[in-house]
Amino acid sequence: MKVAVLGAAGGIGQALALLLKTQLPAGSQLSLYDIAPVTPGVAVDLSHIPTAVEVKGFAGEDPTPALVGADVVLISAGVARKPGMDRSDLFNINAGIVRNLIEKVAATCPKALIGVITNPVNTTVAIAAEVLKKAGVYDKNRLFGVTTLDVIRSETFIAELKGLNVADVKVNVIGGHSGVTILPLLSQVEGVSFSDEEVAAMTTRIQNAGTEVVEAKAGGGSATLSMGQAACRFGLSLVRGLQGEANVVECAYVDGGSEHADFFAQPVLLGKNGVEKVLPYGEVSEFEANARDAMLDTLKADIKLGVEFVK
Ligand SMILES: NC(=O)C1=CN([C@@H]2O[C@H](COP(=O)(O)OP(=O)(O)OC[C@H]3O[C@@H](n4cnc5c(N)ncnc54)[C@H](O)[C@@H]3O)[C@@H](O)[C@H]2O)C=CC1
Ligand SMILES: O=C([O-])CC(=O)C(=O)O
Repeated sequence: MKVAVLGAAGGIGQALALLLKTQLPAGSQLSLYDIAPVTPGVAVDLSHIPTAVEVKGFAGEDPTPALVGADVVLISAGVARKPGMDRSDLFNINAGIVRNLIEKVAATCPKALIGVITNPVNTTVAIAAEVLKKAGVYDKNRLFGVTTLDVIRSETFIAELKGLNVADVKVNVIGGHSGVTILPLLSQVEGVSFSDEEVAAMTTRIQNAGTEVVEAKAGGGSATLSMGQAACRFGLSLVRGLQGEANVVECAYVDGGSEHADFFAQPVLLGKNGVEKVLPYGEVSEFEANARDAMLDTLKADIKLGVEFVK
């Protein structure tokens, strides 16, 4: 199994690479790419960790050498938010970065499963889809917006609030990955109940958790370590699906035939071809149904921006 990380010298990329070096199945290859010249050094550094995962690092303008034979490509290349910015403020720089990288993925490893981390995810995934379509290699089952950070934050915050063992908390987060488009389905969390006030406060906290980190880092970037963990969890799930493991389910932002929008985050069953099946997200409360319906104009506009960027 070969996993490529694009943006590997960055805050997320280095954390993710470390976790993958220690957690990928024995015999895997980890391929690191970034425009930053330090990237081969990051790979040398990681290669001294005694696990049966081979690491190679590539820098420069062309990601192609890193992508040859990749089964999974995780993309965190791009700029991150500073206080006062919205994720959509990253579009001007990151749209072009994602477009150029996906063109290389399409040419070099068109069958790879692609996980897009770079923000604004609601839009960059639509860009990736359009680029893959132009290249004639689009497979909706192989492209994912990585929304796992919203899931792990929900697990953490709910366990804290309710005094639960966090390992037992499971929660679906649907929609997209910014502000009101992030919708945790708190009504479905087993073994707990929330008051209306708790639902409102918890939903807002999860929706604003990225901003919480951006403000706490005070100009030094956005979530990197928790995102590294989230991307590692998602990447390992992709690998487990590719290896034929049964019942691997993650929420992700996919082109899954949703009635709500062309891309929508919801639970998906992962398998040897990426998305094996898009799963229903189940019953929702009235609060959640209203929040879902209210997000759709924003989500659709984010998607349209991505489609138009490529056209
Ligand atoms: N999906 C999600 O839940 C989350 C997404 N993010 C997003 O992930 C992205 C990366 O964040 P960080 O790692 O904190 O940023 P960072 O600035 O620490 O790292 C970004 C890396 O991308 C590299 N890069 C820039 N242009 C490139 C190109 N054309 N090819 C290859 N590499 C290139 C830079 O050299 C840098 O090493 C941001 O857009 C951020 O908003 C961050 C947190 C959560
Ligand atoms: O908020 C940001 O800019 C980074 C991000 O997507 C998150 O932490 O969820």
